[in-house]
Amino acid sequence: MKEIYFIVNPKAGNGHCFTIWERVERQLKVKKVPYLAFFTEYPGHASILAGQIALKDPEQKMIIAVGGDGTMHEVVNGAVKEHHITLGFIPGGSGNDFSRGFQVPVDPVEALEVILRLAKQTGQPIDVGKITMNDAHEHYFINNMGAGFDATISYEVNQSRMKAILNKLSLGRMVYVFFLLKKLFTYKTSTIDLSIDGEKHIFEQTWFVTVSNQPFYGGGMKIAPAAEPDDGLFDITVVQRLSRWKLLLVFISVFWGRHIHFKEVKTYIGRDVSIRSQAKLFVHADGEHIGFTPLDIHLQASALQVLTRRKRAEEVELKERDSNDCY
Ligand SMILES: Nc1ncnc2c1ncn2[C@@H]1O[C@H](COP(=O)(O)OP(=O)(O)OP(=O)(O)O)[C@@H](O)[C@H]1O
Repeated sequence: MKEIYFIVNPKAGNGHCFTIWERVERQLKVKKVPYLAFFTEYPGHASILAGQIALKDPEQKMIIAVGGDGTMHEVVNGAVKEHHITLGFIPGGSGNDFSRGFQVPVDPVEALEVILRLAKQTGQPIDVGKITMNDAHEHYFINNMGAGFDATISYEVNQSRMKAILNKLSLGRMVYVFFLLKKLFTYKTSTIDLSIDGEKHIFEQTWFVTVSNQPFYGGGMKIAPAAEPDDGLFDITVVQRLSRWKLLLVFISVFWGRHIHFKEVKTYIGRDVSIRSQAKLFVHADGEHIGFTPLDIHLQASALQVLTRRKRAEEVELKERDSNDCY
């Protein structure tokens, strides 16, 4: 088996991830699995740790992120250029959309079981998105990125102290609902110039644009129901020309992936996307704020190896529940 490194964000899930790691570590000791674990100490640290682990020697290695989608996002950014790395994930955050899209069990000990089983085989190659910002900074995403209303809400939620308080009461979702309602009545839609594989589109009164590698975002919303992370294509969603009340309806329907039936929701597929807008729009990648429009996105096909139960027929009959089974 390849060497296993864990990068643990003890602050994910509002500190609950530390307890999750203790459970995982107990199990590693019971099973006598050799491993090395590193704790993140500040935002951005997971990226640095992943880069250092990857560069230590060119041996095949596994890096398992223990945290939320933000932790996985950072690990991806630290390891994406190193081809001898296979990535895995143990859900310890509040959203955990990676687990939904890549069929990782919701329970951390079950997720470890699956990882140890999959680690005996080769990882599956998946696509990643490379975003180039106006200042030439590059960011990679594994789940999805978005510009506009959704990225504004995600930014406000992550800045807010209310998130920590409500998460402690297991009411984490309420903070999204609060900011959704707050911004719903004040947010100004914008004209967006979108180019998809060279084809130009102009959308007026646009609420947001998302570019997805897998279906789930925002803690279980099925924004791109048909997205496949290994098909060499992004699924692009544009929401425009909607009244504020109808937008609310669209948001509710996203949990079941039914929003795509609204005429104001447009969907496309493509590999190269650029987003320009009249006003500077907030931008997120895997739920993390990365800056503002304009930007360009390029799909890097099969750029990463990941441990996933997707398309593993032999995994289907096994007992561990997938993260999405609770929906
Ligand atoms: N030691 C640390 N102290 C403070 N923040 C940290 C630390 N380590 C990592 N972070 C930051 O914590 C943030 C949240 O992490 P993460 O997204 O993994 O958890 P989450 O928000 O609970 O889960 P999700 O994104 O799935 O909702 C990330 O932006 C990351 O940069």
